[in-house]
Amino acid sequence: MTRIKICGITRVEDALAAAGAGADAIGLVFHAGSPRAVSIEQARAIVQALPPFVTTVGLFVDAAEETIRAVLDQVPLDLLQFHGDEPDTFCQRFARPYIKAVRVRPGDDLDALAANWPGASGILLDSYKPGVPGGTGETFDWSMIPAQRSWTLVLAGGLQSQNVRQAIDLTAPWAVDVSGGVEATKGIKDIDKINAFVHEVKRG
Ligand SMILES: O=C(O)c1ccccc1NCC(=O)[C@H](O)[C@H](O)COP(=O)(O)O
Repeated sequence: MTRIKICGITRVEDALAAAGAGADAIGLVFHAGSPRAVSIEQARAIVQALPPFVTTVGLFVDAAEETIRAVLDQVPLDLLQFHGDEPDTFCQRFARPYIKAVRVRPGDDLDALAANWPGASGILLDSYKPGVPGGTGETFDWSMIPAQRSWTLVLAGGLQSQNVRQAIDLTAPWAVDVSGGVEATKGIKDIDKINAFVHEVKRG
């Protein structure tokens, strides 16, 4: 069964809707430049409201080590997700499993790129858009993804209920990650879109 992460959650009610629909994980963006950024107080309220067995993931973009530690001191996050140029050695400093986001460009050798983060529990493939570290809402060429791989694929980038089944059938990811495809407006989720997305993933 393909796991589901709903990313860019900013409100308790959206986190509860994601959990209620059957999502395995939610993502909280700790990057001030994002329209989906959360404060530590918002993040704490969201994490505390969740029922058990929903994984909480904190997203960072080239944040300082002290910044990440300050978040971890106050918000009980299960995993970290790095969207900048963080090397494996940095990502491994936080006593948490981590996911490395890799933004895919035409011609990339994805096996070679994934090998740069041997400590990652998953490699999240996302679309490349200059100046945008994540949450682009755009797809990339899924046929670039090798069918045989030694790393764990988390597929992201422009997924929505209308294309997620095709994406899964083509790439067989461990998990799919969605943000814009289940939103009403940036940072505000749409419960019907969340339910439709989860339904499409689980019907396989
Ligand atoms: O969502 C953001 O604004 C964001 C900002 C900085 C780093 C990462 C960010 N989002 C990551 C995600 O929401 C997902 O992991 C992924 O990019 C999929 O987004 P989408 O294409 O909107 O489904």
